[in-house]
Amino acid sequence: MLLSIIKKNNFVQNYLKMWPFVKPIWFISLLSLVIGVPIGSLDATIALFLKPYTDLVIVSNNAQAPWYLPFLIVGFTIIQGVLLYLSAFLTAYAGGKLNLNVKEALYNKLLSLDPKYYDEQNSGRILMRFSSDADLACSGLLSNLKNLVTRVCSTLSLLCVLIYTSWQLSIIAIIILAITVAPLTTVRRLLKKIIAKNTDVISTINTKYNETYSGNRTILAYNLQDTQRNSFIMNLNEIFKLSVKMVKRTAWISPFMHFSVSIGISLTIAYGSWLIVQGTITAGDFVSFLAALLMMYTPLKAMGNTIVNIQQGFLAIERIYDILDIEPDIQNSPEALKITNFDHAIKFQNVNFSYREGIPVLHDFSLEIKKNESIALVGNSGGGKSTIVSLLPRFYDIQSGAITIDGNNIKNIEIEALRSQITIVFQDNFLFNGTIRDNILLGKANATEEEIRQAIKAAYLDEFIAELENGLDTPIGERGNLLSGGQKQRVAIARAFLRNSPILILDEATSALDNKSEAIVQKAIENLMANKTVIIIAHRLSTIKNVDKIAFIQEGSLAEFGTHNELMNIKNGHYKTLYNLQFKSNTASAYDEE
Ligand SMILES: Nc1ncnc2c1ncn2[C@@H]1O[C@H](COP(=O)(O)OP(=O)(O)OP(=O)(O)O)[C@@H](O)[C@H]1O
Repeated sequence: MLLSIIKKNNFVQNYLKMWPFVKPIWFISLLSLVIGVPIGSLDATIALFLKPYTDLVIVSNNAQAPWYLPFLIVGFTIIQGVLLYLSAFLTAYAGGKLNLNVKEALYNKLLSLDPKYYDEQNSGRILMRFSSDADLACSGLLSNLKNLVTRVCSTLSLLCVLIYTSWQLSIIAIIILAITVAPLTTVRRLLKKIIAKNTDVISTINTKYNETYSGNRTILAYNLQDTQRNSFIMNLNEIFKLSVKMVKRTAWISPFMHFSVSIGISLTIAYGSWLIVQGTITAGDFVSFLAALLMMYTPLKAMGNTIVNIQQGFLAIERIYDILDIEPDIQNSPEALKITNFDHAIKFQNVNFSYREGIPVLHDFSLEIKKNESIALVGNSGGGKSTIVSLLPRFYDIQSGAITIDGNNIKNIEIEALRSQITIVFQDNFLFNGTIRDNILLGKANATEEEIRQAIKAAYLDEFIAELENGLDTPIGERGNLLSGGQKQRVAIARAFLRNSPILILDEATSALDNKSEAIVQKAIENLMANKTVIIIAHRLSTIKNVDKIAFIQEGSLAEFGTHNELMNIKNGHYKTLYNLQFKSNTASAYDEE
């Protein structure tokens, strides 16, 4: 029965799932919670001491007996203070460690997810779910749980004082207590939807910040400030409305509790006075009872907020587990091969692929690329060229057919080994914040100075670097913002040189450059292509004049395949048409110049 409740309850399930993270620090976490017991319980001592004090001093006029009481109260308060300090330290330590462990697991997950996941997400959502949720779920949750333990213990110990001093009055207090805390059980339901919506809007706002940073030039160039501002204000208003809604739904809890406690106090005073007159309880009992009841109000009232915060923490855990439970589609097969070289050929055999169900991108696509051959993929925009090259390193898995390297299906090759055989140079290569050296070394972390020198020379970067005051150690800014397009491209080419893998993919590597930059990057690329098996995607046919063969891709299929001359001999062929279109105005074509 209990097991089935646990199994059905997401909240319990998710909390149990946190165990692997809590395990290494379970003792400190437990201590940080347990310490709340004496802190809360010590509240009762003050109320308890009021009984002898009232009965002996105020009622019986006996000044001698309870002289020690003020000292005890101060003594207990000091103990409570020390415990509070310890508790704050332990909670921060355990919460911090927990946070660290969860963030590490989340980041590992982020690194392991397929491009498909990134296709469907936005940066704000990732920032929010991978960072803020971990804070909420770890440090926030632990300190709120500790507060809850303290407050529950304080309430329970004061309840003991109530029962000890007068069981008759306690019945009223317990009934009022039950009514007071009842609404707290609905908080989770009241908040869940609002918090989920709030998380979405905050993610959108984070994305907007990110876009304003990355897209600032486009915003300036297109005078998009008003558009951006308006949609940002719309998101802010949405957040405002949600926070008002959240307050509307939960803010009544506190005054309700206040009201029910005040009814309790009124009833206690009325009934207590009658009990004193009857001689059932002493004046000391009554004062002690009333003090305990009043003291109970503070932790009870605060418990409302604590429970709201704990629910937010638990909801954050649920969201974290939504992510941790994602299994990447692309994984190593159990007996994956660790290939270390590439010797014969890459084959695409009757490949069918679609990003989304029902929208095919490649149909029955077949192509063979022999070792040290260079092949250009050309064709109309949207035909599937970039898709073809992204299938080779298994960024996506195909639905049917096979892609093989030296006869081994890439699905049976260890992903890391497969990818280490391939280097990709994109149109817009991502450079990381750091120096030129940092970025080049990503190709081979342990490269020698001589290897770096050769790579920058082959990438035609040597002259540029020689002019820089800090040479290779010059910072290039986030995404390489401090470099020109051509320089960025050459840093990426130097990085590819160091990687030195046998298969090279060039995905429109020069198409974003002007003619002058293109010429030098083209020379660097020609150096990079030497002794490699190369697949080039090119829009401008002038950049593929040295390739061995050309594959014309038309709507996801291989329409034509052969050398330049073979394709030019196909009457009304796709390639010939494209070629004539591009070189129509040129008296001498790129090929004719040879
Ligand atoms: N990540 C993706 N998710 C969904 N659809 C995609 C994705 N990437 C590309 N597509 C779609 O797949 C089709 C082929 O795109 P692909 O980028 O491979 O073509 P391409 O020939 O390289 O085009 P271009 O020459 O313009 O770069 C297009 O219809 C495109 O919209």
